Amino acid sequence: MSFGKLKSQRKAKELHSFVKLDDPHQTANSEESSLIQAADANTLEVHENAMGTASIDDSEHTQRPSLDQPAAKKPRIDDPSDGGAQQGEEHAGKHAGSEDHAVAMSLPVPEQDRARPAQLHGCHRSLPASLQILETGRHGRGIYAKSALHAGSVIMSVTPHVSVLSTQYLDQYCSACAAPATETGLKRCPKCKTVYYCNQECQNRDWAWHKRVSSPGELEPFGLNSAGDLVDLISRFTTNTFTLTSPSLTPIGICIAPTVAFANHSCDPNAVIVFPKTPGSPATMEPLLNLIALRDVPPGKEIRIAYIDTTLPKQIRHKELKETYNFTCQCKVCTRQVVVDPHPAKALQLTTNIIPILTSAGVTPSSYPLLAMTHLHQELLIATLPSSLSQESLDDAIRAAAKYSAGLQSLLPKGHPVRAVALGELGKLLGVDEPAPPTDPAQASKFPPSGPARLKLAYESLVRAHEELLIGFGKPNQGGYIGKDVREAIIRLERELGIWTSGIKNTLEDAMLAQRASSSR
Ligand SMILES: C[S@@+](CC[C@H](N)C(=O)[O-])C[C@H]1O[C@@H](n2cnc3c(N)ncnc32)[C@H](O)[C@@H]1O
Repeated sequence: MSFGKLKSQRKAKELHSFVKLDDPHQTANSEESSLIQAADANTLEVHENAMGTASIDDSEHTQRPSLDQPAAKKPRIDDPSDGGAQQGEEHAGKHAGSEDHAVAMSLPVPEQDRARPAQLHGCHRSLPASLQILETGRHGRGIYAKSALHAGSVIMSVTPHVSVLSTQYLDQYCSACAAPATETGLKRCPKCKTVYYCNQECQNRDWAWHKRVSSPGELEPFGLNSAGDLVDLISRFTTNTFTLTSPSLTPIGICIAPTVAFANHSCDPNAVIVFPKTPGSPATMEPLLNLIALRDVPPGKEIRIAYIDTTLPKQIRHKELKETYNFTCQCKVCTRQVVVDPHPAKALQLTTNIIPILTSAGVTPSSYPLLAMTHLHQELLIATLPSSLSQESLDDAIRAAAKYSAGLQSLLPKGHPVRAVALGELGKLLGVDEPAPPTDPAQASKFPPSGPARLKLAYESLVRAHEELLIGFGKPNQGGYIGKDVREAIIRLERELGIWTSGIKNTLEDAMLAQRASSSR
C-alpha cells in the first residue's frame, strides 16, 4: 500500500480538532513558512514544531500542566508498498534553461515538458545539494535529481512544520513525536484531557503549540469563525499535505512539509514517503519524514511519489486524482495500452480466493471484513466485465451484489443511503439483458434466476431501492441523482415486463386455441 498524500477532505474532517496555529501577527520564522503562504494564498503561518522552546504567554492555558495517566497501547499493522520504473516523461528536458539539469534525451521534448528553474522564494536553499526544483508547463514545479541517487537512499529527511494526529489515534500516539504508546503507556494532558505524550520532554516540546489551541476565540484572528471554516482551511491544504504514518504504515494523521510537497505524482513512483523512526534518532526530530528512493534515479530525472493508493484500478486512481488534485495522470502505467487493467484482475483473483476461506471459517456475510471484501469483489467483477458480456461474469457480479446488499440489510436501517444505493445496483445488474440465458432447467433454478423471474426480481429490487433512496437522499430531492436513475430503470423494466407478460399471454392463448382446434376435430 502506498501512502503518499492525504486522499480526501473526508480524512481532514476526522482530524484532531485542535489545529496548531501560530500568532497571526508574527512573521514566519522559516523560509518554508513563507512558501506555504505562497502556495496556498493563506494567512496561516506555520513554524517548525521540532522544539517547544518558545516563551510561554499569559493565555489561560499558559501553565503547562503535569501529565495524566497512561493510555493503552493499541497497535495496528498495515502493508507497505513500492513502485516500478518510470522513464521519459519524468525527465527534465535537455533544452531547459539551466545547465544544472541538462539531460541527454534522444527524442525532442515538447515545450510543455521542458523544465526550467522554478521561482521559489528562497525555499530551494533548504534543499539537499543532490536536488533541485524545476518547473514544466505540464506539471508545474517538481523535485529533480541533480546527482545520481540509489535505491534505498534517503533523498530528504525533514521534520514537518506541522503534524496533527487523527482523533482516533490521540490516545495511541504521542502528539509531539508521533511515537506509538509503549508498554508504560502515554500520559494525558490534564488540562485539555485530549492529547497524550510519551513523557514530560515531549510535552515541553509541544507546549509552544498546545498552549494556543482549542479556544474558538483564538481562531477568529485567522478568519476562522466556525468548525466549518476550519475544515475548509484544512481541506485547502489537502493538496500540500502528507499522510502521517506510523512506522508500520498505519495512517495516523497529517503533516505539512512544504519542500517535499513539490514532489509531483506518478502511479509508478520512484520515491516514497515514510516515517521510519530510525532507532537512536532523537525524539525531538520526530516525526521525521523521509523521502526514500525506491530505485536508482539518474541525474536530471524527476523524483515522483504516489499521491494515492496505486494498487487501485486506473479508473479509481484517476477519479481520486481529479477530485483531489485536479489533474489527469499520464504516467506510463496510466497510458499503457492494456486489454484489462492488471490491477483489478489481480485483486479479483485475491477476493475470489479469500471470500470462500472467510466463509468456511464461519465469518458471517455481514461481518467485518467479509462484507467489505464482498463489496470490493462486486466492484472488481463489474470493473473487469468483458466488453462482450458473458452470462457467467454477469451472474457472478449479481451474486456478489446480492450478498453485499443482504449483508447491509442486516446492519443498516431501512432507508440508509448506502443500503439503498447497493439495492439499486443489484436491481440494475439484474435488469441487464442476459447474454446467454441457461437452457438447462437445473442451471435455471440457481441464483440468479433467468428470464421473467429475473426481470421480476430486478423490478422488485429497484422498487424497494427507490423507496429507500427517497428516505436516504430525501423525498423533496426525489432520491437525488441515483433516485432518478433508478426510477428510469423501473420504467424501462415495466415496459419489458409488459412484453414478457403479453408474450406469455400470447403463448397461452395460442396453446388454448390449438387445444380447442384439436378437440373440435
Ligand atoms: C503538491 S503539488 C506538487 C507541486 C506542484 N507541481 C507545484 O508546482 O506546486 C500537487 C499539484 O501538482 C500537479 N501535479 C502533480 N503531479 C502531477 C502529474 N503527474 N501530472 C500533472 N500535474 C501534476 C497538480 O496540479 C497537483 O494538484
